[in-house]
Amino acid sequence: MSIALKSTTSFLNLKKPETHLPIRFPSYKSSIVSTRRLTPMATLTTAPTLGLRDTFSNLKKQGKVAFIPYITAGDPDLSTTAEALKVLDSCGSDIIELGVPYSDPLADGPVIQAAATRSLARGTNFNAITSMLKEVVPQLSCPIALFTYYNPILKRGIEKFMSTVQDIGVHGLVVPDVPLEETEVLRTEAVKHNIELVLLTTPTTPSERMKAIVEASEGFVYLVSSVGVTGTRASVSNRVQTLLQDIKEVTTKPVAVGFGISKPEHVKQIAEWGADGVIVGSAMVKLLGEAKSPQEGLKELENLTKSLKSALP
Ligand SMILES: O=P(O)(O)OC[C@@H](O)[C@@H](O)c1c[nH]c2ccccc12
Repeated sequence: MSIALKSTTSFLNLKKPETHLPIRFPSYKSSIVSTRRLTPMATLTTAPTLGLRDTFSNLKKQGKVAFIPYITAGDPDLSTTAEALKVLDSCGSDIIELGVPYSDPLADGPVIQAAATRSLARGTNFNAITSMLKEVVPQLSCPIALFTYYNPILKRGIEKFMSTVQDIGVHGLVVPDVPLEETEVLRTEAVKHNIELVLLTTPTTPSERMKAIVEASEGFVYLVSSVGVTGTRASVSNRVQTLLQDIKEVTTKPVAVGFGISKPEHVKQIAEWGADGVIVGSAMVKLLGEAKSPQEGLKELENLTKSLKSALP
């Protein structure tokens, strides 16, 4: 389902209903104004893990394909998110996408939309997420890619957002609704703060635009497998094979495929088509957010991660 956007289009060609009302931008209730403690340690903090690009190149040398789960921060709560990050890491995830919940997640299907709503209803905000990550990231062996819509970045200020993300040791950033024409500003600040800004290309992205996206993407290229919003699908479209070939004709950068993936046969097929990574979100989010208890959700997350990871080379 997609609705037509009047002005710029983002990677996912997100479209909004025509409206004459100013689009309501939600604001994060920031309980505290986060200020960087300019102690020597804070300025020298560097994450012990490899970045996204180096993670992929290590895996390639071993003939492996990256397993990249996505979960929504604060669903069912932030302490469970902290535990989930450790479970995903210990079960062999190579990169973890952590979503910042947002009230207008245009590219998300019902599962992730519901997760964002639950998380925001609990009062999750950006400062609480970064405080949690400051504690947890040093305990992880795989890098984190923060996943957020564009508006929360703009509201905080791009430079401030990037320096906060760098301070907590996060390596990557995925912003699905930033228009390609506006990525230059984001990229400049991301590079300054040693953050890899991952861009997305879709099955409907024109060839020339795909080449520009691939050229500008850092860390890896996110290939969206199907049109529409996030959410598990019964099968993976065969088009992914040709889309991967088209991208690999124009770049040597790693390409990870997301949208709809939830079963071992899905990840196996995508790896056989030559992907460097597979991204699984809704299937993970559903387990965590809809379990009878956080402990049960974490156990099911562990089981699904192990079964998907074992289907990959
Ligand atoms: O949920 P899926 O169908 O497994 O797709 C991955 C997806 O969840 C994750 O990468 C993601 C979450 N929200 C997004 C919005 C746009 C693009 C990608 C995403």
